[in-house]
Amino acid sequence: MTRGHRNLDEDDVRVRARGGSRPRTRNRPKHEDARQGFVTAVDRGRYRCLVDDRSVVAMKARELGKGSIVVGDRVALVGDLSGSAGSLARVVRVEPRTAVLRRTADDTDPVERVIVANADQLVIVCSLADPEPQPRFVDRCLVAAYDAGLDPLLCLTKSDLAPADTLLASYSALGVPAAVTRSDSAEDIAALREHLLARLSVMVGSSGVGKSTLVNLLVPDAARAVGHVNPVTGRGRHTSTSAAALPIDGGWIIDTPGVRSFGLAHVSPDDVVAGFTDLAAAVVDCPANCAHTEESPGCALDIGVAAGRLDPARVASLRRLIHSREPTE
Ligand SMILES: Nc1nc2c(ncn2[C@@H]2O[C@H](COP(=O)(O)OP(=O)(O)OP(=O)(O)O)[C@@H](O)[C@H]2O)c(=O)[nH]1
Ligand SMILES: [Zn+2]
Repeated sequence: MTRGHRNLDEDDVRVRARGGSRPRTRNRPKHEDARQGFVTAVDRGRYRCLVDDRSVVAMKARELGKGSIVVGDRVALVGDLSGSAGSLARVVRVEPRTAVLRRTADDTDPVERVIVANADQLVIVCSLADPEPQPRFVDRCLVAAYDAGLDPLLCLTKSDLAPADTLLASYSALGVPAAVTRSDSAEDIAALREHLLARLSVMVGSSGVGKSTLVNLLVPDAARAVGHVNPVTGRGRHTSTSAAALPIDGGWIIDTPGVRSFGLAHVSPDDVVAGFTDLAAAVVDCPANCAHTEESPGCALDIGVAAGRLDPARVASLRRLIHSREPTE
């Protein structure tokens, strides 16, 4: 139906009037004319933000100080919001985050830095072959997801090369949803897409598991979208190791190039257990500071299994996750 003037009824008018008026308070907040934006890419001190449906490049206002701005952040912007070539806006505020994912600390950077904000799903990409699956990596990603309050989704790629049964079985006890894909199956990609609808998903996986292949299949104009991102610095894609968000089905998919693991130093055994309501309910009966491992005397998980209240496979899987936090020698 076309919406000409004749079709306007009273509701339309009221909606419009409300949308057009600004709240007037006596103590006007600083930058009351600031607009809301969503950070889709970060590269060397420049932030690409979606403002309405325009892509705007911004810098951080000096008044913001040292605090980080990351992909997924919702921000307030002032200045030139035209999005035209060479224009530069300013981020004056970062809205409170609902969730954060931290990159692991390493030799080059001893701090666990926030890399993505406000995500609600972690897509853990693991190939069934070439390269061989890395269950410990998947486990660590699961721990990161539960700790950050993200729903995990296991994506098992290259199913044309090896079967998925064993891996699927080792995560089924935890109730982790999974999608199995081969790049030549449109059906598989469509099924994966269903999981991404209207969500802010972060994709993570080791090198070569097929992340770029998936992104290209899921967001066919990704190359264009990424090209859109590049003018942040004018540098080529390959020099950028920052995360970038691509629009998909009312949601976003965020690739995290260069991120090979998440920082888990701050995650306690209880934090891991908190991801599973039934097990979290059981461990309230544990001795103080119980580590909930096989070696923990009096751990309520063992008592629950012995009494037939808890599924041994589920407890074993949980303990595998708890152990995955430990550094490898
Ligand atoms: N047989 C098979 N090969 C695939 C599949 N998906 C991707 N590949 C191949 O696996 C290789 C790596 O794929 P990429 O998509 O570049 O992997 P990536 O995870 O983006 O790798 P990085 O960029 O290093 O992080 C490429 O040669 C792909 O063609 C698949 O479903 N089956
Ligand atoms: Zn315990």
